[in-house]
Amino acid sequence: MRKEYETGGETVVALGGRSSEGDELTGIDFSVAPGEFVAIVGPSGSGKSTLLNMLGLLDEPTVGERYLLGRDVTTLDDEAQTNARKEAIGFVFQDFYLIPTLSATENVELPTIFENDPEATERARDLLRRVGLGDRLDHTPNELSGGQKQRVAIARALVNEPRVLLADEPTGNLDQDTGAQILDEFRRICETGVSVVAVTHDPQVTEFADRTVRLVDGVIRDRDADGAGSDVVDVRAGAGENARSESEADR
Ligand SMILES: Nc1ncnc2c1ncn2[C@@H]1O[C@H](COP(=O)(O)OP(=O)(O)OP(=O)(O)O)[C@@H](O)[C@H]1O
Repeated sequence: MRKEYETGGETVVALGGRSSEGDELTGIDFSVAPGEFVAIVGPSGSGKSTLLNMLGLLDEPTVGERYLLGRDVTTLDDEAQTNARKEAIGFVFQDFYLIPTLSATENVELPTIFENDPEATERARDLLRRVGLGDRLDHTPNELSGGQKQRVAIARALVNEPRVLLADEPTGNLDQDTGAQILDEFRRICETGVSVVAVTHDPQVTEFADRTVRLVDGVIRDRDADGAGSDVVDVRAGAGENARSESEADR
């Protein structure tokens, strides 16, 4: 997959590069397996957020293919992509993005607001209990610590039962101990088969991750052993190949 931006008549290559001879444009391949925790690292401007946006179906690649749970989502229209995103992907951010006037339960319920689901409140409460906030259900964000806010944000990301969580600097606003607790939370989530992809500058996260992918100037410079088998989200540089045959995540 390759991503270019056109700004002011110039082309910025955010993801991808050139072959060593310099005569061929290249892209990146990236995929994550069920239950895997992948950390994405790299200097400022190396393409980490762009990659997260591609994995989250928030932006279109310029060239390449994307698969979600084995399904080719490259050519879906906007509405179908939004539905695929809602069904399978949750987001966690450094700044939590909780609504200050809503309780923890209401914040977690928020993504379900248009679904009129009578069980949404109980599901939100269950999720908050799962992340250790059973005694904070009715607190508003300003009555919670940073770590507790991030737990609420994680519970909110889980409310639609996603198969992958995409996290942008999830420990960036937390002290070391609180960051470690949030990582333990992610580990428990991975144990349920949900994949986590976290963009991070935090060495604690890379130590904890199953795999670390380093981006430099839009290109993957090194990586640990590749995730094996079927992948939850998969972006590919090449064109024309059909979707993989069967994905464990489809079951
Ligand atoms: N909407 C956009 N329009 C034009 N260029 C963009 C856009 N978004 C990103 N870029 C460029 O693409 C490159 C990669 O940006 P990206 O935000 O993915 O980097 P990053 O690794 O997340 O950086 P940081 O760690 O600073 O957040 C940068 O050169 C950036 O200037």
